[in-house]
Amino acid sequence: MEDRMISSDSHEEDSQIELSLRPTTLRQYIGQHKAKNNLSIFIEAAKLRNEPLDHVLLYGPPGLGKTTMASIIANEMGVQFRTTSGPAIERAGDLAAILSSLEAGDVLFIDEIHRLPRSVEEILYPAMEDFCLDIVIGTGSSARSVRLELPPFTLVGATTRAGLLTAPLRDRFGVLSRLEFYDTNDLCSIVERTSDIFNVSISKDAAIEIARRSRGTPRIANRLLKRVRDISQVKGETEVTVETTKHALEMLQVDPAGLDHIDHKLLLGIMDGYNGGPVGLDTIAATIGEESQTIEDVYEPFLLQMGFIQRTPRGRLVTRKAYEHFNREVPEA
Ligand SMILES: Nc1ncnc2c1ncn2[C@@H]1O[C@H](COP(=O)(O)OP(=O)(O)OP(=O)(O)O)[C@@H](O)[C@H]1O
Ligand SMILES: [Mg+2]
Repeated sequence: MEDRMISSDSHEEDSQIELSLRPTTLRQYIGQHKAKNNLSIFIEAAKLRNEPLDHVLLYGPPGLGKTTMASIIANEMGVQFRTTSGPAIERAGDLAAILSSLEAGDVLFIDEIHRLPRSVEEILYPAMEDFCLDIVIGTGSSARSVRLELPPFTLVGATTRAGLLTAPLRDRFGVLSRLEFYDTNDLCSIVERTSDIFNVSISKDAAIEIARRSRGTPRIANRLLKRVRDISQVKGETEVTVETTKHALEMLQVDPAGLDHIDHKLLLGIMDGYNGGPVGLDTIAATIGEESQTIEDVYEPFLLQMGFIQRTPRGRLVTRKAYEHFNREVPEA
């Protein structure tokens, strides 16, 4: 994947800063009203019954706050937060070891849960359903299966697309919660909250400008703010102004709708190479040199949400709105 300023990937983030930006309670968690309201009721009910919370699946595009929400769930339940990820668990024994070290009520967070190997996933079924582990001891004719009791726990899974999960796994989650792109208001509040944490003052207009160009994604809003702050500080400003913000975002090649050079490459690639489409995902991926999976998980959701592209049975289609965004004539059908 090409490096991009507005990538919603988290790998290069300074983990210490990242941690300080994470809200720790539902109250501090901005936006996502539907998910938040539902979860707060389920959490309250579970606490009243003195039971662990039902298993929760959080899904939605990268950078919308799934990991943050998972840690808030543990915090609100007043239990330990244990984390791992699908690709990190290679063998059934790895997961068995994690599960058997849990304490009653703990939240076990499995990020990228759709990437769990199948053999590992099968261990999860009885663990989620009956809080037990079926393990096979020995080999050949002396092999026997033993059942181990586990303390009741809550599994919180995160994935960019719920459709990537196998049906038996998906069915074992009691709560399915979809995180949506944030609106400009909520993103603006996030930018202001982050500025406070950074001890940087920012004008309302500047915060709105960053919010508008953040592709509905808090992680991108925070990242753009950091770069804009750098430029503002170098200019010796005491408050981040909207002029500096616009100038900085232009330098960073983030356009007024929040699109960057990869979005441009994708949209212009379909316009120029395929007369606006429809064109198959794999074809366009090969044309612009990105992986189909990355386009589908990372770039496309926002372009779909904004109405710049459409998914049709025959492939991706660039819309009139996209042509207008680039000040181009819409081609005749
Ligand atoms: N509702 C929110 N309010 C304030 N800040 C938020 C909110 N949601 C996310 N953030 C911030 O955005 C950043 C990204 O969030 P997080 O890491 O939870 O996303 P994610 O959905 O887990 O992403 P990925 O799919 O890449 O793992 C965090 O640093 C967090 O501080
Ligand atoms: Mg995450």
